[in-house]
Amino acid sequence: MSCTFCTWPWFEGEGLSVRAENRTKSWTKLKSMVHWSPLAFTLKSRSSWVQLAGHAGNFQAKEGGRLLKRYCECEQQCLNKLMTDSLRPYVPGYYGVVQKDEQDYNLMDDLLVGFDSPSIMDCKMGSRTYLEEELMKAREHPRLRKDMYEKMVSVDPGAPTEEERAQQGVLKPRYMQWRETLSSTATLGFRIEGIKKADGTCNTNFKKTKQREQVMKALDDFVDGNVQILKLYLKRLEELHSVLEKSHFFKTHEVVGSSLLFVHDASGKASVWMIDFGKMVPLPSPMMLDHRTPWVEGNREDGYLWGMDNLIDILSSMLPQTPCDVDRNSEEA
Ligand SMILES: Nc1ncnc2c1ncn2[C@@H]1O[C@H](COP(=O)(O)OP(=O)(O)OP(=O)(O)O)[C@@H](O)[C@H]1O
Ligand SMILES: O=P(O)(O)O[C@@H]1[C@H](O)[C@H](O)[C@@H](OP(=O)(O)O)[C@H](OP(=O)(O)O)[C@H]1O
Repeated sequence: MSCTFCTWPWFEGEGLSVRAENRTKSWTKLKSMVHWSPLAFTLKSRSSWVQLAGHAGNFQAKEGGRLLKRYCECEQQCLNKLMTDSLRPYVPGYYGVVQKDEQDYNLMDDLLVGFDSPSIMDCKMGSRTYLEEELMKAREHPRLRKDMYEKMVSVDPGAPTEEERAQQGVLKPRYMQWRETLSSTATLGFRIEGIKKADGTCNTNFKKTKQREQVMKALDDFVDGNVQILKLYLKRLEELHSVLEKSHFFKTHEVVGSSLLFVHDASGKASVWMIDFGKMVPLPSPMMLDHRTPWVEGNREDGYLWGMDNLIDILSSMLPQTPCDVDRNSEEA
């Protein structure tokens, strides 16, 4: 069991300047690594932020309960719009672009602030994890990814085709689709990316967590069987679900690779937020999505709400049945 783990306190105002220049992301994702800053222990009271999933080196935790995330124009634009949308209570507060050591960052709230030794879970939402535009680009300029071939072989040596084996590389959409079908992304419309528990254990080994029962087991372990925490998560998800159903912003964006971040602690506090808007792309007007219709190329559907329906259904089924439920179920049978 291992995870990308960064605890990196920074100091408010240190060498930061506001800047609007666009940068593209060009760094590698390093999972299966544990990064502990030596400062993590001495400054724990000031920042207990941890990075559970995503690209290593993407974040810097700042003093004052905020985070710097490496600049991405798409994310900046979404976060800006979200600050005045009905979804505002469900996303981190956003404070613009800042520069540090010639690198631009989006400045946002650290959602772990206010929790004491939190348990955290990252669920990547949707039934598709790459944008349609990425698919088209990969067709126009096919680029073999040796790193993805190696990641594939390390999980399942039998997965690459003969051709891929000969090339020792795979195309990115092929790798992403393989990841989707291996995990619950294709079957349930979401997948668990990582779980870090209050006791310090961290697991990002959910690549093959595919079946409903496997997901339930992981969720039950995450909440340590605590029904009150489950209820709080469910309530918050149901609220978010209803806001998403009505949000014009959500209807008019293709949402890929975005996660729900679940956070709770021993005091009984629990909440969920949407994070990662690097691939939340506006649709050409008047196109709109229902986020449930199965994807066929061109329809831009992403399965986000289908995934949320399934997640809510799974969490509901994990709650103990009340006597009323038992009566109702036996009548139905
Ligand atoms: N606002 C936040 N508050 C607290 N933790 C956060 C916040 N945003 C991100 N994180 C942490 O960082 C991790 C990675 O976040 P995010 O998905 O935004 O990164 P990414 O590098 O864009 O990911 P991907 O590789 O999927 O594109 C999350 O799993 C979570 O642990
Ligand atoms: O989880 P894995 O198996 O490590 O695979 C990565 C994961 O699917 C990321 O979402 C993706 O980044 P994007 O979502 O930003 O495309 C990254 O692509 P990348 O290596 O091209 O960054 C993949 O390598």
